[in-house]
Amino acid sequence: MDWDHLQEDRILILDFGSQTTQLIARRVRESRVYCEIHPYHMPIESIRRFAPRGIILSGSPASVHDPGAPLVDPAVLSLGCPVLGICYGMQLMAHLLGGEVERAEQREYGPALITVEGPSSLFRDIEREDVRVWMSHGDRILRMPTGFKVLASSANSPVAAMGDPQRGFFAVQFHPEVVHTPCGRTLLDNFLFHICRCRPTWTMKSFVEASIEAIREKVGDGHVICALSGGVDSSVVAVLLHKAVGPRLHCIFVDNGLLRKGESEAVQRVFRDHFDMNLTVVDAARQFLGRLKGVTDPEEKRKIIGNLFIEIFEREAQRLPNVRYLAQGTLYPDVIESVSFKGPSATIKTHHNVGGLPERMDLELIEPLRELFKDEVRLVGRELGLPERIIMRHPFPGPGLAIRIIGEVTPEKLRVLREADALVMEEMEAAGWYDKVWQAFAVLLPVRSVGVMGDERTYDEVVALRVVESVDAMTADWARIPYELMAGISNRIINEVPGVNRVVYDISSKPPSTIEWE
Ligand SMILES: Nc1ncnc2c1ncn2[C@@H]1O[C@H](COP(=O)(O)OP(=O)(O)OP(=O)(O)O)[C@@H](O)[C@H]1O
Ligand SMILES: O=c1[nH]c(=O)c2[nH+]cn([C@@H]3O[C@H](COP(=O)(O)O)[C@@H](O)[C@H]3O)c2[nH]1
Ligand SMILES: NC(=O)CC[C@H](N)C(=O)O
Ligand SMILES: [Mg+2]
Repeated sequence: MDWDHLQEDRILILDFGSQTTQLIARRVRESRVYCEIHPYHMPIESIRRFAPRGIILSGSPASVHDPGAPLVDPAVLSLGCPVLGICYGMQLMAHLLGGEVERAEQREYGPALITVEGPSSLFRDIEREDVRVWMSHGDRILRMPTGFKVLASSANSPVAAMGDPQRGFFAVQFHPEVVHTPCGRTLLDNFLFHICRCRPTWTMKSFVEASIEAIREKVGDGHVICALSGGVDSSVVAVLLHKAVGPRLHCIFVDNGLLRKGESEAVQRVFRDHFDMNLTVVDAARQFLGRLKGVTDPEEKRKIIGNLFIEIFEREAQRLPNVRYLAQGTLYPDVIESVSFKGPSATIKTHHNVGGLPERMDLELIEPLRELFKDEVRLVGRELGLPERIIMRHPFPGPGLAIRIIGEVTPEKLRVLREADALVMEEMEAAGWYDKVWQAFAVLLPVRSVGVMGDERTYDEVVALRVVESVDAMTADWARIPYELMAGISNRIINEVPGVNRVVYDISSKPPSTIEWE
């Protein structure tokens, strides 16, 4: 990215692998200051080009004494801009500037109380005594580098915060970015506004303008393709790209026959008719259903769908003229998962996406949302004038209804589930509950049960209703929706969807369950 297009003051966050680095970014951006997270080894020339008003060094699972501990180029500390070290970031500053770090006798995890020593710009407007903060460390500062003084202390950390105001160096042993540090916001704002002297001018409008400029510069007169699902991420990417390169953007939407009711028509209406984009709709329903015939294993279903999706996409893309770029809706949580220090984790489910494409097709990636969180993406969508229905849409998995039909996927089962799903959406919206939950959907179970309808015996299928609350889909809880809403949904499904005579409510949290059933 070429940052010249960005008029805003910016903060650089160097990541050493802390679990909470992304929260630092959130807090900074909530204060309307632009920031980016980069790995700790970002080359010094790139840092100079980024031209930060200030730098924040994150925490880390490492200790500065570990062999191979992540370090920064010491030149980072002589750029002349203020630096804030958090936890490991503090220990690293001490280590690099001639102080000393030791393994503390007692590790400190969780809440702690600090005492603020004397006035300082970092602790401006913060109480002096018994200030509640969140700690998570095993090492501590034994001796500060010359020029530093103690700004706060706790029972276990005589140096809980330190600073050298002359050089603009500040550091805290606790984590101001987490909600368990109530004064954290004030502290970070003090760093941003009183120490770095940033202006709070970063808005979604400036983000959109800078992204469009940067995309134009990168793409030149090349052509770009985008896999459009109608979900919020790919929709926002498509509109952003369209604003930047107009008719040189080609969107491809695959109707895999596993979509919700009216979805294909809605995508065409919005993107082709309203936004006037080049949109290819590939009708691949028969192909998908053909390959899914007789398949019941969830992972097998997912793999078949993912592979066929790539095949189709590749074929369609090759028909387009001189395409050099692929635009994707990668978000920050996707990035952090793939670059974090965590080891390989178990595959719970194979998520379907177009990740394999760039290598197979020799395309360069454009990922304008890779610094953003989902709620920020929604704000960008609003700024771009996307319809509210798309912006607030619940996530919908790439394999679609296929993983909500337990067992074999057949046209008849798809018909039943599609109808039931549409009723769930309608009732959730009518009750004002759609926007209050993370996801709501119906699952068709491979179970039949006996019922009585109009004095006649029925032996029909069961629909499970799944409604969950979540912030990031990593954990979730079943939503406590009103009984009347459950009753309304159940009634309508049983009365209006032939083939279903029973509805049950899923009361499992994630973990140990997952959100989707397959
Ligand atoms: N039916 C489809 N046609 C074309 N591309 C698709 C389709 N389904 C998924 N994709 C591609 O796979 C990507 C991953 O899907 P994913 O569901 O994670 O994101 P999304 O659909 O953009 O947003 P959301 O998470 O809100 O559903 C999409 O961004 C899109 O590029
Ligand atoms: O794009 C996607 N492709 C997939 O294959 C996929 N599988 C699950 N999901 C969505 O991810 C979130 C977490 O789902 P699970 O708890 O079921 O793993 C939930 O929001 C799910 O809807 C998917 N999204
Ligand atoms: N949260 C952190 O940054 C911890 C830093 C270092 N690993 C320690 O235990 O002190
Ligand atoms: Mg989706």
